[in-house]
Amino acid sequence: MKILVTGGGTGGHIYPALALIKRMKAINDDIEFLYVGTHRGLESTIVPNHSIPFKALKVEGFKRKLDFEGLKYNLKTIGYFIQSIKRSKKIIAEFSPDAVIGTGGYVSAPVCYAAAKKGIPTVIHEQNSVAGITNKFLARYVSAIAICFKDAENQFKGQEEKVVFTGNPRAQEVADIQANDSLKRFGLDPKQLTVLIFGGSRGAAAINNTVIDHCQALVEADYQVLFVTGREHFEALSSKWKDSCGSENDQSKISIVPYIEDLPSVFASVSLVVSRSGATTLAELTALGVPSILIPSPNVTEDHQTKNARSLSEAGAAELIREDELSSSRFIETVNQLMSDVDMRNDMAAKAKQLGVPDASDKIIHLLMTLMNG
Ligand SMILES: CC(=O)N[C@H]1[C@@H](OP(=O)(O)OP(=O)(O)OC[C@H]2O[C@@H](n3ccc(=O)[nH]c3=O)[C@H](O)[C@@H]2O)O[C@H](CO)[C@@H](O)[C@@H]1O
Repeated sequence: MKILVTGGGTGGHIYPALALIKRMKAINDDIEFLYVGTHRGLESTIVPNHSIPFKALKVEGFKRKLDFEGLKYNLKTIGYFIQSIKRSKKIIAEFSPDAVIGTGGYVSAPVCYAAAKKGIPTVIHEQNSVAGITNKFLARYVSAIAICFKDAENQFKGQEEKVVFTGNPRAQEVADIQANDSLKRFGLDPKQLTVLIFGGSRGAAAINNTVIDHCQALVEADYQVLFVTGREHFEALSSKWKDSCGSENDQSKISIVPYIEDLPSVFASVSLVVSRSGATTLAELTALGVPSILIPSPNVTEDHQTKNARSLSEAGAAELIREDELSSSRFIETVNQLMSDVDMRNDMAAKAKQLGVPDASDKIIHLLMTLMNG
């Protein structure tokens, strides 16, 4: 069997694709995979590192601002799109896949479009509660639309019958991770209560600055703090911390790092997570049943992170704090309140777990098999 996978840009589109491939390989090691991404996206390094055959297309996104420059840019983008459909057709003819799955990002548009037009069973995966522009465009051509939030159900006008709730493959990949001693790697004690604070795969300046603003309270708190700044922010943050809060080396309860490779194994070992509300992070937190404080990024398409976060907060699985509330004392009060109330945390953890989809990959595989068997 041959499966073509496409999707890219940010970690939020790539990690679900890799998790699905991993699960399919575990079930049947003979399946052949080909991943089609872009030269420039994170996928061009991450995917070959996983020993998955990789081909790249040149694709760009559209500019939303339609001034002269924007229009010129968009014309070029249309040109790339037409070229990439031709190249996708060639790749598909050579590889001859039995099915295609697209996990979002611009690159999945030409590949899924070309595959669907050839009559190959094609599934798109929408991680967010608000559908992305690429998936909205592809909806009418593909065979099925796999979603992760019930809210996304009504966003594919006229194509509702193709929508299937599957969840995010990252949920299945991480669901069985148990609490472990991964905190030791950061100089922290795995037996102590710990809050993990991070701002998505690239870090978030607003969250980082809030941590600095409250560093004295965090230093004096009776719990440990693992603070992940994001690679780009680390140097500036470390020196800010030294200037305003003293050396973190003298504070064995606080650890500041740029990035953590196996973050879900840390999720399983902390008492509370404070983070942005990117879709893949939420799939991991709910699969594991981790209580969280979510601070949605206000800078994303159609405010989708607020809608992602509401799915958890309205179910009692998370506290939602808006970015514009960060200047008030709400941040530190909420962290302190939750860190001092184990019953509340346990209740949130149980409610989070109810939202988790620990068999998400299997649901997608079942969908693909059904489509392939006609
Ligand atoms: C700013 C932006 O446009 N963000 C979008 C992007 O987020 P982003 O790429 O941040 O995606 P998510 O929050 O969904 O996922 C982040 C992934 O990175 C991992 N991780 C993060 C930090 C770290 O130190 N180590 C680590 O491994 C997390 O465990 C998770 O697997 O794609 C998501 C999925 O489409 C969207 O919902 C987000 O709105």
